[in-house]
Amino acid sequence: MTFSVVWFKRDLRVHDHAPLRAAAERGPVMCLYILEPSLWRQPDYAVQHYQFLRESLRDLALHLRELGAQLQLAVGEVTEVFERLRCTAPELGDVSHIFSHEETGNAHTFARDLALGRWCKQSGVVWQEFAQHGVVRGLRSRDHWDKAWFAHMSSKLLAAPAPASLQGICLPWVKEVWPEPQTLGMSGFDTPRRQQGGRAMAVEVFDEFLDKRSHWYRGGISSPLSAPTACSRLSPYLALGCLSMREVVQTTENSMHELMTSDDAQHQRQAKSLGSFLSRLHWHCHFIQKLESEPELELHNLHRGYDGLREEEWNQAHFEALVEGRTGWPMVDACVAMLRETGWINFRMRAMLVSVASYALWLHWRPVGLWLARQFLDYEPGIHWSQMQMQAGTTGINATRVYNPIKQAQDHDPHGQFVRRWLPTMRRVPDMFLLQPWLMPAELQQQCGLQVGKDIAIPLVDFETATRLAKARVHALRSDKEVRAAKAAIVDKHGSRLRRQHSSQGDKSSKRKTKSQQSTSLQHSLDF
Ligand SMILES: Cc1cc2nc3c(=O)[nH]c(=O)nc-3n(C[C@H](O)[C@H](O)[C@H](O)COP(=O)(O)OP(=O)(O)OC[C@H]3O[C@@H](n4cnc5c(N)ncnc54)[C@H](O)[C@@H]3O)c2cc1C
Repeated sequence: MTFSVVWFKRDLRVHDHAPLRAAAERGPVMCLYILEPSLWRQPDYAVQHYQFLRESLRDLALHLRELGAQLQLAVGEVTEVFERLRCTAPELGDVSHIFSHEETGNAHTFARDLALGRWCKQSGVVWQEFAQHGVVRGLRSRDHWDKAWFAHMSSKLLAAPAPASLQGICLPWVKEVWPEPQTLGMSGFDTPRRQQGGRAMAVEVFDEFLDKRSHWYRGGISSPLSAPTACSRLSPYLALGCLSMREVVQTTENSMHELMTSDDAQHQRQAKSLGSFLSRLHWHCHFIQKLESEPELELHNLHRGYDGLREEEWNQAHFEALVEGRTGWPMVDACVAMLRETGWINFRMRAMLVSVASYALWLHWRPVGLWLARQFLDYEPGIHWSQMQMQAGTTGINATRVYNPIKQAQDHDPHGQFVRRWLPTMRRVPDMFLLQPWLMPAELQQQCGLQVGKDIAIPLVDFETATRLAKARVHALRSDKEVRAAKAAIVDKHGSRLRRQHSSQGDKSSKRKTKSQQSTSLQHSLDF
């Protein structure tokens, strides 16, 4: 007898799951999750990811049970687990096939997948991988990428196997217990108010977004006050594959087209919001594709002409002030406090944090990115590292974006509700000093019962001076002849083609566009 293994990784669902369907069609199937101690020791993962994973696996196990299989947990390194499985249980039969989704993960999972590929070849096991999102493995040219994305997103969703239809197989050794994070060498605590894992939660969050919260998506996603409810909050569920990207795209399109048929202005507005949301779903894969095509970007500058820009000037005091939320800029410190408590912050505030770190504090993106990866419950290596480099100005192809935290506070938290919510000391600061509390006169400090330099940090640098200097250094490199010359190859490999296509297609061709293409082209104001 032979059997297949469905190796679950970051695709924790039974719906729209091609590997599960393919395995089920072959006969007996083992549904396996491998908890890899070496992965959990990596510096980009934290206890919150581990606990969120556990919740998501519990939910997956319930769904699999309904289908007739028990989720198997093995603790160990991937090739060792498969080798053990092959040798320990001849009575079970041979593992003939491993089915999984392709994963664009960090350097560690990339190396692990290469090792498993070698093991499969030696052992005569067929390992078949399926595309997980719109990311294309072995992409030859970016020119065809958008077309492939739209084709994947509009293809048919795969239903879950029928109830009790799976012939589930169990591991041939004693059931393993879920290790506590400390036993895997993880330190730190879980994030107290993070989102809860699992498909059931994901579906609830998505439904609520489509029904109600998406009204406020456009216009609501930039302020950290409105963003927690205006944004979809699907990111951690997409990162672990509790929902498939294709089902999110198709369900959103259906809702959007329904709303568009209405004469109600509110519905029209909501439809536009969903159009903006769809364009983010496209970015999701666009950014992950960068890491897929160039795994080194997790570790090195995308444009190697920027090597040496910040590397030798690491400032530990600046980094510690940032991590501890005492940079002195209330908007920055409040974001750090919110992240610590909830594991999430909106896009604009993430960009502001990295911009302040990279320009005003002149910190290299890699250690800052590792710290943020642990803070973000939705850590997705492809998006994360591409965004880190984009905000730090080392891609060589994006305009320099510097977010001034004082201006951000004026625009997105003019009455100080956000900073006062997350920084209790700011509640004692009068309105006129909200933006620059360190300027409070000594007498006023005394009246308010606080001390600048003790209860309220003084910024480590003058923002304007430090960023002017930083921008000048980045721009000096940017205008270097060799650096400029190397840019074309990066644009060719990683640049978005969507805007170019749309402008050259003109209106006439829009009738021939797929539903996804029409929806996504509704909003593509930021071309990355
Ligand atoms: C420095 C930095 C690091 C980031 N790291 C991550 C990360 O590790 N994981 C992650 O999912 N997002 C990351 N983002 C992108 C973005 O901030 C989050 O996707 C978003 O805040 C998640 O909340 P949401 O699901 O409610 O977003 P929504 O606005 O509701 O968007 C829906 C989905 O679209 C995708 N998306 C949204 N914005 C972007 C974007 N700018 N780029 C690519 N995809 C996007 C995400 O999958 C998101 O879940 C990062 C942004 C920056 C600036």
